[in-house]
Amino acid sequence: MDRFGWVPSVGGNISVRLDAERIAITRSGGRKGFLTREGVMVVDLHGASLTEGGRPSAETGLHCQIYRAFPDVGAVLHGHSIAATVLSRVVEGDGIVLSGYEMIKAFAGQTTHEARVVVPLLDNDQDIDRLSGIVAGRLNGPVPGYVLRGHGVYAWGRDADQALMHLEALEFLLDCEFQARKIN
Ligand SMILES: CSCCC(=O)C(=O)COP(=O)(O)O
Ligand SMILES: [Zn+2]
Repeated sequence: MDRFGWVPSVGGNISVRLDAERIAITRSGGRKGFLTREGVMVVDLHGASLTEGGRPSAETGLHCQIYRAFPDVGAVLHGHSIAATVLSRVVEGDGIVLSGYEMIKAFAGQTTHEARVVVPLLDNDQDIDRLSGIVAGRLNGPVPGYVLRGHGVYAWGRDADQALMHLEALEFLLDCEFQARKIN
């Protein structure tokens, strides 16, 4: 994620499921491109810390919500790419429509570039409990991720490899839309 420029400064957060009740998640405020073991702590599926000292990601609630909603999800990634940040501020409404891109097939169930998939787009909110309540109603689509307006992308998968593969596909598609709008 750092190599692609998706976790600038202290932006972004990363988690993996350890077992049915615990996740490992990055601490709040760390530079995720320079992550060490000390930069990670353990919380339960409701975000309560199981590690002494320090504070888990300020967005832990959004990670926990995805793990609670999808028992087969093993990793959640969140980044702050320029494409997602800028595009989400110019797209109106509650979704970013993607169609005609071969890369759509990176998402399970998509067999043709002619498909029309909508990436959920939600207004950013500093109240993570309130935001996760709103996100909850938008998790049933074909895209394993969503975009927070002016903020960044969340993506997930059965393990860290698949979550990164999904994030790469999503970021690629958002960047295509971003570049296309620049040309237009
Ligand atoms: C300048 S980044 C602001 C917070 C944020 O959006 C983020 O992704 C990082 O927050 P964390 O608490 O996980 O470090
Ligand atoms: Zn963020």
